[in-house]
Amino acid sequence: MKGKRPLIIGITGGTGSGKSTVCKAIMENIPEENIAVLEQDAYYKDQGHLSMEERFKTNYDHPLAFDNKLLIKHIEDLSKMKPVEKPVYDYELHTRKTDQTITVTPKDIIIVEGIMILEDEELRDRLDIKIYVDTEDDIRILRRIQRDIKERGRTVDSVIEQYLNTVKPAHDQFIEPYKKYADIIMPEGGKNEVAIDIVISKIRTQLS
Ligand SMILES: Nc1ncnc2c1ncn2[C@@H]1O[C@H](COP(=O)(O)OP(=O)(O)O)[C@@H](O)[C@H]1O
Ligand SMILES: Nc1ccn([C@@H]2O[C@H](COP(=O)(O)O)[C@@H](O)[C@H]2O)c(=O)n1
Repeated sequence: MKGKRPLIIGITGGTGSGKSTVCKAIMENIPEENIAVLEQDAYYKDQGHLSMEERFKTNYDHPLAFDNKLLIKHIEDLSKMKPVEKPVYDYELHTRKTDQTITVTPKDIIIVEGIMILEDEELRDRLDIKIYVDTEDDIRILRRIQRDIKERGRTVDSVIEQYLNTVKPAHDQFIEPYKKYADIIMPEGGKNEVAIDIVISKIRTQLS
């Protein structure tokens, strides 16, 4: 890291839109020593003090479910060249792994990736480039069903119920309307080579 302030890139979009895929595509093209990611999901509030029954009732698609204060502090610390301890989230237990963190060291490029990073003004103001991955709702729910069953210990019924009760209404209230703040709207997500190349060029300019 050359000592100047890092370039902070926000990648947002609804669940299953392809945020992580875009992130991965960028990271594959930039040397590891230059780039770090803070996933907003890692900053879901710790719920270790709640029973499993209470954790099932939490709305994970409300801005209050996130500890954005900590996320903002970590962005600021990294900008001041201080390493941070990123929490590790457990989607099956719906809480942070208390015995685990990931040390993130300051890098020239910091990606902040998550569903509600544009909704919070304080967080939004810290992002130099804002990308919204725009994918149709029906594609997103199909991807979500597959992923949540394979990777997050869910059933088809639970994913559909959660989608209708909280995920979809939250998308319409807290995610989609904030698309207007994006600098780049990226249809096709990780498969949009033109848009990804533009972002990579911008990053390379910053690195040189
Ligand atoms: N453009 C795309 N075309 C086809 N499948 C995709 C595309 N983008 C993402 N996927 C797949 O959809 C799923 C969800 O993508 P992901 O990037 O994890 O979404 P998000 O991080 O927004 O929840 C993954 O299995 C991923 O491989
Ligand atoms: N305990 C939790 C925490 C979060 N979720 C869901 O994750 C979605 C955000 O992650 P993406 O990778 O899909 O962007 C969000 O829509 C929450 O509903 C969960 O189900 N359980």
